[in-house]
Amino acid sequence: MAHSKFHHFPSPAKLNLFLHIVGRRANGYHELETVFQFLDYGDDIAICVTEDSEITLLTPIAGVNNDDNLIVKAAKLLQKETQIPLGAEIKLNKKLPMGGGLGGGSSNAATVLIALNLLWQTKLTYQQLAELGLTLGADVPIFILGSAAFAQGIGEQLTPVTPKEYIYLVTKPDCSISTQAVFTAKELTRDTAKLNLNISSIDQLIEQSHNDCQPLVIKHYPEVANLLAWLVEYAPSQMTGTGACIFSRFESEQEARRVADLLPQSVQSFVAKGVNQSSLHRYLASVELN
Ligand SMILES: C[C@@](CO)(OP(=O)(O)O)[C@H](O)COP(=O)(O)OP(=O)(O)OC[C@H]1O[C@@H](n2ccc(N)nc2=O)[C@H](O)[C@@H]1O
Ligand SMILES: Nc1ncnc2c1ncn2[C@@H]1O[C@H](COP(=O)(O)OP(=O)(O)O)[C@@H](O)[C@H]1O
Repeated sequence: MAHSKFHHFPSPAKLNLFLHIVGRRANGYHELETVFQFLDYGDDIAICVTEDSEITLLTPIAGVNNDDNLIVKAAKLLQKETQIPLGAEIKLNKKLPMGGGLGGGSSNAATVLIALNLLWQTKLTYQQLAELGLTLGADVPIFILGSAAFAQGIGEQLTPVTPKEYIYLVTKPDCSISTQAVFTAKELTRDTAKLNLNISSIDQLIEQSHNDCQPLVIKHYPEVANLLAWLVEYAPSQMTGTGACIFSRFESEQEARRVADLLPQSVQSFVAKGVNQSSLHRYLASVELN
């Protein structure tokens, strides 16, 4: 493998098609039940292996120190775990809104773990990468698995499911919401009954489910409440994760784009398809690295 070459890897977004909070652990973390599905839209990460042990992020994110960037953290974690003497130069083309419940940071970390495990030939299993990744963020394991899944625990107990692949208009209200602030809020309901999963009727289950964070967020963020009220006039719409992004469901791309065109100019949005295989895994299956 030539070491001067940049290899490109997709780093897709996820949606939480619903998000139930079913309990709270002694350490403060919340027990969730959610269905993760990927979007065929996301960031691009380019990686070049180096002979020294430096991990260099050539494209810093404004407002995030490189040492706090999940990309750098993931690379260093794999390096430490495997004692590999190689390093990497990494470039990130960020397209996903940050802190919006689309899991971009966790996805970036998962892409780096999988890509460097290949490029450095460190040969950890996906199970080992998921365990490593979980120490960086609750959503990293789903991006390592790469299949849509029903998740329990803090998001690490994953059962693959295949919900219908709709087209989504994803919008970002003009506010940012801290995951921690949502989870520490007193009014958050934490007692939704656990589901009896029947994977053959997953679409029906999704239809009857909700996001427990949404009422709290709507109450405190008029930007989310107003945008959601506008969107539900056009399509079934719900918040993903702890917010603030909203996904609106359509049968066709044309319909989704028609509504996107009607959005106020100030609202950031994109149209993408919900997919049950992550674009990273689809890409890995289709290419041979050289
Ligand atoms: C709830 C989800 C659903 O996908 O929301 P989004 O972040 O995507 O909106 C995620 O699991 C979030 O995952 P992630 O954003 O990686 O969370 P972490 O960095 O691990 O945790 C951020 C903070 O949220 C709280 N936290 C997180 C996950 C969880 N199950 N219970 C919690 O109480 C903890 O206080 C933690 O300090
Ligand atoms: N590579 C990264 N991409 C995005 N966010 C990152 C990254 N590294 C660290 N972060 C931090 O993680 C926070 C959460 O980002 P993100 O994963 O996009 O949102 P969410 O968890 O709401 O889906 C960001 O606000 C940022 O401070």
